[in-house]
Amino acid sequence: MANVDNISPKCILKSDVLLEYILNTSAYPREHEQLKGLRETTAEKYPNESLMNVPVDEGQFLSMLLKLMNAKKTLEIGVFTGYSLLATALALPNDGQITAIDPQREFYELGLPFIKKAGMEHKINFIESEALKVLTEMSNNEKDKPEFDFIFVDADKPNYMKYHEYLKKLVKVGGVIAYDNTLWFGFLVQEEAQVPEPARPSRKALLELNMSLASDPSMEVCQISIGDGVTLCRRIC
Ligand SMILES: C[S@@+](CC[C@H](N)C(=O)[O-])C[C@H]1O[C@@H](n2cnc3c(N)ncnc32)[C@H](O)[C@@H]1O
Repeated sequence: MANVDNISPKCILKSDVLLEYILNTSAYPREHEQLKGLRETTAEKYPNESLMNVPVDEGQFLSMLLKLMNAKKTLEIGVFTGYSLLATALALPNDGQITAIDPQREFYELGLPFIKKAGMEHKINFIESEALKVLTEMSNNEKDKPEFDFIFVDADKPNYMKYHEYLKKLVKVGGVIAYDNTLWFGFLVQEEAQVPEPARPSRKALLELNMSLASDPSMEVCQISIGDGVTLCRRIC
């Protein structure tokens, strides 16, 4: 059961009590056994990093969205121990394919036993690399350029704008790019001087991203206050 001490501070727009209610009523009772195992193992191994995983309600939101879209081919940038990756794999059909990019393989390996136990490994192509390198290669491959139904970005925020330039051509028309952490713990609406220094570069980058997406004519955009904020961009042209 959730209590106010173990709830992700990523969830900034809901009161602790309301979030506790959501988690205990619909999120935790429906969390897949292997997702729960992955989340708990991550929290044990990386007690200071476990909030890197997307929260349970956000995982369920992504899962629902993928199913509604009938997504089959997806890309994930920023895997960590693989909570959103496993949630995605579970939501795709049996012949679904996820390309997952992260330069830190050791994190992915912690989550891998849960992915295997869930029978989802065959859907995942993990690439141990910086995302920009892979995106450049994909974009230059004129003959066999991938077209993704769905792209989830949960990595280095200062590069989101650069990623967007590539991703808007790699997502198919009608497909969706989802950017995580676009509310950045609420720091976006605080004066920079009040924001802890380590959070400032990402704050600046996300302010620019949010402004830029708001006027991007190639995308329909919807910013959602789940978790730490998720911005959905549906390619319209
Ligand atoms: C917030 S975590 C991702 C959490 C994950 N989505 C989940 O639900 O478990 C961010 C991840 O981005 C990765 N990352 C950082 N810089 C990156 C880059 N340049 N390219 C790809 N991944 C990167 C980090 O190694 C880290 O594992």
